[in-house]
Parts: sequence; structure tokens; C-alpha cells
Amino acid sequence: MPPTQIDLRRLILLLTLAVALLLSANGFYASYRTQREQLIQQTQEANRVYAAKLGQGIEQLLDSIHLQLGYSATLLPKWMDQPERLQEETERLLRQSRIFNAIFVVRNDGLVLAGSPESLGLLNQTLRTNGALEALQKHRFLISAPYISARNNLVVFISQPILDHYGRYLGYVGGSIYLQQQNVLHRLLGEHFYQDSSYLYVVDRDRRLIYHKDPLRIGDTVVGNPAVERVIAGEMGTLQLTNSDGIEMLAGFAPVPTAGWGIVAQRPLAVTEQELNRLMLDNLRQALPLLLLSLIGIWWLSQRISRPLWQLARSAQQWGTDESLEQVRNIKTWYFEANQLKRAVLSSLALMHQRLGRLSQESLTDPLTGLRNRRGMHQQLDSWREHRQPFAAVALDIDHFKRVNDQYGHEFGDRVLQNLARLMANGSRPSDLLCRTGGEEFLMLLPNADLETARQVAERVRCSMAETRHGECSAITLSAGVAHWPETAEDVEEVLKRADEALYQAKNEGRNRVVVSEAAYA
Ligand SMILES: Nc1nc2c(ncn2[C@@H]2O[C@H](COP(=O)(O)OP(=O)(O)OP(=O)(O)O)[C@@H](O)[C@H]2O)c(=O)[nH]1
Repeated sequence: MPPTQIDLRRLILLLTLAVALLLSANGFYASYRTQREQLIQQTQEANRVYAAKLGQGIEQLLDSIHLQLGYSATLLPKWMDQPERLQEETERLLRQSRIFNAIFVVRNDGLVLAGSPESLGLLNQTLRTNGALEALQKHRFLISAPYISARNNLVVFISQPILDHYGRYLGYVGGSIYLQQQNVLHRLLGEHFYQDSSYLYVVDRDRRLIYHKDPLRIGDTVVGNPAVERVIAGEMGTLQLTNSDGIEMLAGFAPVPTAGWGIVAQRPLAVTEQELNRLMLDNLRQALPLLLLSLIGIWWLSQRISRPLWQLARSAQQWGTDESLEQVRNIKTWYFEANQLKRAVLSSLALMHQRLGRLSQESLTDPLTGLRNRRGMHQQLDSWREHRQPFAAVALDIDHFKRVNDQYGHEFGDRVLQNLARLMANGSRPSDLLCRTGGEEFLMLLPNADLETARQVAERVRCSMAETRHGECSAITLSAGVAHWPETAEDVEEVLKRADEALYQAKNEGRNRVVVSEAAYA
């Protein structure tokens, strides 16, 4: 087998391993993709639910602020000219609500009638801040956009109008939430501590951050963030986006309709993927023994399937030999195709052997007479020489055969040759080897016959030839020379030569006679 060729067993093994690994890898990859999608969706959904829950929390907080300020606003009209009572009320509100960083009661001309903490020092001053002006204008419960307060804090101002029992506008009571200091939003939103880089932020309707884990970013306007755009449009949903640091994020968002705010909760995609990788590695570890077992099973089965084919292929190298048939017969073919192949190989082999046998027989036989030709003779002689089998050689030659041919034609001559072959067969034993070694030269090789016996056989053939009528030609005779190995010759080649010499002598002495090699008498 050339070194570049690969045998069937290895080929099938490699193919099955490759297919098994490909299928496993494909399955593994498909499961990875599905799980990744699921995990991404779950993370986004969890963030959305979380943002929605916090949104509800803020809504409830605003409701509670509304109630508290509303209650206060019903008490305040009768105290508008009692600065101490107003001051007490602002202090109560500040202490009890634990929502605001500062509380004010402001008259309808903007003058601060009371304020807590007193340390702010705004009493009897007119407030001109955005929140204050908006409250004076709108006369309703109001949550302001973030702005810089009179004391230079970034604040959100929430106010409730104070109306007397005729519905006249007297001013408002309101509270500031300092966005850049600890406030109620920090308590509400920051209590969820993430260890995996998840975080959330809150924007107002103008996209300004009113809550962020990084206090320095509070007050910044968020630009080009699709989650922010959608949440301030009042939508709730999920998104995959890139944050301001260029990190891929899985975001869920929900609005706070009362305030026009939006909450976005997000988690880095990489963290989710890490989790997935850990999960997949665990899966792989668990699946590995089964995968190995399957591979061994596939390998075993492929061996069982390929074995008969491989054996049939290997037996092809021996198809010329006698054992090949037996070898193929012994191959166990346990499935239909291999069995059919084996049967086909067996019948082809039988046919081939039959034809080879016939060919080999033909190559050793003279077609005219059916006797052994020179090659056939030598084949037998080789065997006798090897086994030191003694034998006598009788060389026969038809006398004046040229004349017979010339006179009666070549075809007639052929029939004479065939007649002689028959006479030789009649005058010999089955174990004798009868050969036609040339045109009209014949040889009888008689194993275990001595010189005298051989001479008698030659004489018998000569007589029967002389007595035979060949069509219109009455008398055709032959001459013969007899020799023996080892009696008259030292080796096998020499005995033929001695028989030829004796035959030559018979021709010289007048033909139609048998001469025994003289060496026998020496
Ligand atoms: N019909 C026929 N003739 C053959 C065949 N082979 C050889 N011959 C002829 O046999 C003849 C042999 O002639 P020679 O060798 O001269 O010998 P001969 O005529 O037999 O004379 P001697 O052997 O001296 O008695 C030739 O004419 C060959 O053509 C054959 O297969 N068929």
C-alpha cells in the first residue's frame, strides 16, 4: 500500500470522529447561541422589571409627598400671618417626611415666610429661582426640572399651592431635594448594591441625570442614548446599547409618569456573557463523559462495520493464491451489503481461479495433440529433479515426415501427428508424461521405468505406428531413442540429449527402429 493511502478502518474512524465532533460542536454552538439569546433577554427583562418596580416606588414616594404637602397646605392658610407657626410647620415637615433637604413656605409674591433648615438664611427674601417662579405661575402641585438653587445646590423643587377657603392663591409650600447630596432618591435607588457592574440612573424629561451612581454626572444631559429617548417618551422596554464609556449594555427602562422622569437599569453584556461561559463550561464538563462514551461507541460500531470491508480489501492482495478463497470464506460479514460483497468476491474468485487454471493448462499443452508442450515438460522435469525421481526418456520422430506433408498435404500431416499422440497414449501408463517438444518430435518420459521397459514401450509405439493405416498412406514409420536417468545420464538435461543421440543413431541406421543410448552398455 503506498504510504499516502489511508486504509478503510482509519478513514472511517477519522470520518466518524470528525462527524461526531462536528455534530457535538454544532450542537454545543447552537445551544450556546440559544442560551446566550435567552440570557440576554432574561437580563434585559430583569432590568426592565427592576426599573418598573423602582418607578412604582418613586410614584408612591411622589404620591406621599403630594399628600404630605397637600395636608400641610390645608393647615397653612390660617397661619400665613404667624411666622412661628409657619416655621414650626416647615420643621415638622422636614423632620417627619425625611424626603426633603429643605422646606419653604412662600407667599404669593415670592417672599419666603418660613424655611427649614433655618441655616439656609432665606427668610424674608424673595425667591427668584426657576422652581420658585414656576410654582408662583402655575398654582398647582409641581415637580420642577432640576436647577441651581439660591444656595447653589442642584435641586428638584416640589411644591403645593396654598389656597384659602375661597380658593384664593396665598402662596405655596414646597421642598427641595438636593440631587448631589444624600437624598431620598439615593435611599430608594441606591440600596440595591450590585457586585457585577450593573447600575441604574434616572433622567428628567429634559434628559438631565437626576440620579446616577457617579455623583459627578448628576445634572449632565444625556445625548444619543436610545433608552433615554424612549423612556422620556413614556415607553417601557428593553434595549442593547453602548454606554458613554463605550461598553455594551443590556438595558431595561421604565417611566415615572407623574414626574416625567425615566429610570434605566443596565448591566454590561460582558458580565452576562461571562456567566454564560461559566454555564457552558459546566455543561461541557457534564457532557464530556457522555460525549467520550458516544465517541467510543461510534468508533466501535464503525470498526465493526468497516472490518469485513477492510478484510475483503486486504484479501485482494492474495487473490492470485490458492488460499485466497479460503481466506475470503472465513471473513465474517454480519450485514447485508458486506455479505453481498463477499459473495460477489467469492464467485469472481472462483471464476478467476477456474480461468487461471485453464490458461495455465493451455500454456502447458500442445493444442494439436493435447500432449504436454516443451514448457509443460520442463515443469514436470523440474519437479522430478527436485524429488530425484528416476525416469526413462523415449525420443520419437516420424520418418520422412516432410515427404508425407509434401505428398498428402499439411492437414494430413497434422492428423498423422494426432494419430501418433494417440498411439503413444495407448502404449503408456497414465503416470507417464507424453510430450510434443517440436514439429514432429515427441518425447515419452516414464517415471520408475528402467531402460529395458522404456525400450519395450518405444518398440510398442514404433510397431503400432508402422501397422497403422493413415488414410491413403499405408506405412508411416518412426524412429526412437531411449535413455535413462540416472542409468545413462548424469543429470536431467543430459538424459534428453542422450535420447536424442540414440534417436539420431536410429535414423542413421535406417529408421523405423529403436536405439537404446549406448551409455547404458558402457
Ligand atoms: N503437418 C505438419 N507437419 C509438420 C509439423 N511440424 C513440423 N512439420 C513438418 O515435419 C517435417 C520434418 O521434416 P524433417 O525435419 O526434414 O524430417 P523428416 O522429413 O521427418 O525426415 P527424417 O526425420 O530424417 O526421417 C517438416 O516438413 C515440417 O514442415 C506440424 O505441426 N504439422
